[in-house]
Amino acid sequence: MPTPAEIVVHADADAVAEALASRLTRTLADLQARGRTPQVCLTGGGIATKAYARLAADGPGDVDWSRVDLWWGDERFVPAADADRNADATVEALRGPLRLDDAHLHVMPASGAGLDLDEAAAAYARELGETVFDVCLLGMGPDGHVASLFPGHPDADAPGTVIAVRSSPKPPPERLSVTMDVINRSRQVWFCVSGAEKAEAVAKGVLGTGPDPVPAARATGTEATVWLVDEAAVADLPETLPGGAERVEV
Ligand SMILES: O=C(O)[C@H](O)[C@@H](O)[C@H](O)[C@H](O)COP(=O)(O)O
Repeated sequence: MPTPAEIVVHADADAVAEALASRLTRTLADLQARGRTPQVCLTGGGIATKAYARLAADGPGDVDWSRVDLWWGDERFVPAADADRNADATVEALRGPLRLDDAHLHVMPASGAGLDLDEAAAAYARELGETVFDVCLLGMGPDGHVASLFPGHPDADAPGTVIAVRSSPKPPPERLSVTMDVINRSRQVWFCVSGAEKAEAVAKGVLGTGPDPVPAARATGTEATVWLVDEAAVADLPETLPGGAERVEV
């Protein structure tokens, strides 16, 4: 079942990143206290990258990060260690400080490693199986894309779980992405978005208006859908929100 959006408004991008890091820490500690092995889907993008730096600086705290499964929502299909990859810098930043266990890291395949794009998508789909993310983090582009599901692109509606994306409007053209079905089976979906250049897309994502809603408008968790945003990013949102959505200023 889709859940109404909770929009949590922070002063600026740094505050959003801080809030994301502390919300994730609390959530993972809580899941582990209940005996669960948390399944988390990470995203690229500026806010998430800042949040990862905060997590690394804070260290493991109450979370046993060696027993957290880390997945990725999308990846640019370029060679391993290419600066364009979403996962590699994140893994490098977090592995030591959080004492990650490689057995729980589910990085999407890189190009040039023996798999073509379709084989790489199929391999990640096998690895993912029926996994349900406890938390799925989503950055969002100014066009309303999430993961590598771009508005107006035929792959945005693809069935299955992991897809090969070709002719991406944002470079590089070849990418891997989980599908909307995988995002929408997540327990919690957390958007992390900042900046005035995202204001229009935030409004479209939260209001979900029009006959052809942007991908962000179709992404929702089964237990919670949370938008961690800054003031600039909500400039186009009306005060009163439809569909039970709630706005909280912090
Ligand atoms: O694969 C990519 O090209 C990026 O990961 C991209 O999808 C990003 O997550 C969003 O564009 C939001 O990025 P920002 O928060 O930095 O704007």
